[in-house]
Amino acid sequence: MTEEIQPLLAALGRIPDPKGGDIASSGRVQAPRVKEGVASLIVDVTGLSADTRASLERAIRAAVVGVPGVRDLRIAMTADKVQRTIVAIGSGKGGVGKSTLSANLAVALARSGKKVGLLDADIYGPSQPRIMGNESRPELADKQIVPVEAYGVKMLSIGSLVEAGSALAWRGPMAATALGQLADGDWGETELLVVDLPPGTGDIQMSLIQKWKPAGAVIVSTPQDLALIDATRAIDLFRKMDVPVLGLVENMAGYVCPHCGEESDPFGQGGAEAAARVMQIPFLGRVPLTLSIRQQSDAGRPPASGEGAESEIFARIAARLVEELNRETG
Ligand SMILES: Nc1ncnc2c1ncn2[C@@H]1O[C@H](COP(=O)(O)OP(=O)(O)OP(=O)(O)O)[C@@H](O)[C@H]1O
Repeated sequence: MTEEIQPLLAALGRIPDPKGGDIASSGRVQAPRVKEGVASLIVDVTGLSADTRASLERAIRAAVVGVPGVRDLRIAMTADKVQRTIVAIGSGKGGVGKSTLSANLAVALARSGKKVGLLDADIYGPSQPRIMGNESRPELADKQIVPVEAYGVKMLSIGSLVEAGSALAWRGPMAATALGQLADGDWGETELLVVDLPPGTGDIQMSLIQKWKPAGAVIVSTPQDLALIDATRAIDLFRKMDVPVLGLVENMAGYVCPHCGEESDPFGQGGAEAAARVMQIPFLGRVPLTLSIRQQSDAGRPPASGEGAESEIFARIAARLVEELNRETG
């Protein structure tokens, strides 16, 4: 037989709900009951950070102490699992602008209304804290790493866990452990996680892809033939591992003169689009080589966060990416 729950409800009614109101009337607490002096309740913590969950649990425990007829308390926390989609950004080789594109795509996707996370897994040269303009160290809450935020994007970087330049020494099991902790961080309501992979197609990339099972991959290449050959290798790797290739982005496609705005094509034009056609993958768009993209990236202000032509370029590529992702994931 269950006992009188009014005193328990009254105690819960004095605890503010993190989203407004109190937890007794907000629907946060489900199935409260008291049996043989043991109170039990289910707390719906969907969408709350690990910190907020922990302080809510503390508040409930403190409030229930001294409730007449209750000598023990059992709390079960439940949360709807957020369906998180991982999109991996890869490249056949380094220096093609993979990190620049990852950051700007993440910002553009967030601006389009998605809840976006950015995981910098590039152990060879983690650069997201610099590009995103937030080099603060993430904190630990309840043994989970809490992402920092920049431009509406939650971000974790292997570069925030190791001293600059020493990530290389982390290759192998230590890097794998650290990257695992980042992936298992407190991403909260993040629905789309953009992962900046290390460049290349080696064992590390393979094990990350295997572990994280991205819903799709985007390949970045510059227009030169050699870069495109490397990009083909990256595409093959994803295909071999059953990860749909969402498309190819051509970076540093044409040079836009900062003075006169004239565009020239030092590396030729249309190569990547033609290569995408041959490989039967979507072409998501091209990003020109401009001084301002480099300067803004160096200054921690991704162009996608601003207004103007460059911001629109990234917004268009982000929209194409979502289209392809929806096609793949149904
Ligand atoms: N479209 C662009 N216009 C001008 N500069 C660019 C462009 N894309 C990238 N860059 C610059 O090129 C350099 C390399 O870019 P980035 O770090 O994004 O490449 P990456 O492929 O991630 O390289 P890594 O393999 O070292 O991680 C950076 O200085 C960046 O600012």
